[in-house]
Amino acid sequence: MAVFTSVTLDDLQEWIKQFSLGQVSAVRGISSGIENSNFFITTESGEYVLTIFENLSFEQLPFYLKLMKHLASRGVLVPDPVCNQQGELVTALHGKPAAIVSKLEGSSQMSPLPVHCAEVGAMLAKMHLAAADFSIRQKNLRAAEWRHATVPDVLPFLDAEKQHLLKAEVHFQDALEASPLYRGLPNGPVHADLFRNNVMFDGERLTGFFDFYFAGCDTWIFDVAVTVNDWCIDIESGALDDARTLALLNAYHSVRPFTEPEALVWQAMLRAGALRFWLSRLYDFYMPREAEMLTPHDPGHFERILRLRETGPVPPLPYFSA
Ligand SMILES: Nc1ncnc2c1ncn2[C@@H]1O[C@H](COP(=O)(O)OP(=O)(O)OP(=O)(O)O)[C@@H](O)[C@H]1O
Ligand SMILES: N[C@@H](CCO)C(=O)O
Repeated sequence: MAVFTSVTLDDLQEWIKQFSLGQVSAVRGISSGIENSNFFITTESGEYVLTIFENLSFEQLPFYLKLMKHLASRGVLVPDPVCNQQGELVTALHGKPAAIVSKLEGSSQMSPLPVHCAEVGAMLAKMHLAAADFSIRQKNLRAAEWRHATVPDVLPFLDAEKQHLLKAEVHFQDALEASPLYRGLPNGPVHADLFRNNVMFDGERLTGFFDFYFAGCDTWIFDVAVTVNDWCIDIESGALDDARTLALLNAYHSVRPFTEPEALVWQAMLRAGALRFWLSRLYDFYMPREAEMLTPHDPGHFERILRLRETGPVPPLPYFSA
């Protein structure tokens, strides 16, 4: 579990008064997640999620929280952030930025069927369209610049063959990003971390996307690739499952049709998604942060996925030919 900062009921009694939620009667640390400290809190107005941000700053947070508010107001199922009486979404708790958001019903679906993947695909397309006119622009903080800063940190821990794989893939992605094809891809605010554990379901009904704290502006197709690389795979091997992949892609396409350039970069984007998470997992594995209890995710999982996406084949993207 990752509660980096502890919070007691006593800590919250005064702090909560700035929100119009009444008194807090219970606070419970949430035993999953590796980025932030999360708590379920029970107030006189109902149950909410309190997050203390361990890595993001007061300046960075309005992007994520206002994006969630923007999406919630447009009918995309996401946690709705709660403002304090001054209209602020982020306030200090134990000297760190903190926010309260509504609690989603349901639980994560860790063994998805095609029906779940179709729900995720349709909501993802709806989210991309709804976010397109969001006024704040913040780049994806785990994109090229981060890649270049992080690779030198992890290379000394890898054997020669893994070093080669990592360097060659970075080179491939850099070249793609410099191409006119890439610059023509539709883009906007994306979730960028839409794994199984960041979506809630009640049976077959999707109840919400959450954990927007890796969101940023990037290509929509990158977001689809990150999502497919988690929702549509055999978890042991990393191989794509055709039925789930097609269900997710077709449902997305029926809400926001894919374009031909997106179809052309599809396999490369699956590689980009695998590289992004291989690298962050390598970093967290070899350079762990302090936490009460923290089990780093296995980097080998995304190394396998990267190798599989490089060699292919992958199910083709349906697209609308203009
Ligand atoms: N709005 C919400 N409604 C219901 N449950 C939530 C909500 N936000 C977080 N949770 C619960 O808290 C857990 C951890 O949250 P979250 O995934 O945001 O943490 P994190 O530290 O950012 O994790 P990671 O980056 O590893 O996914 C989730 O698995 C979920 O059970
Ligand atoms: N989804 C990420 C964790 C950060 O949210 C991973 O599985 O590596």
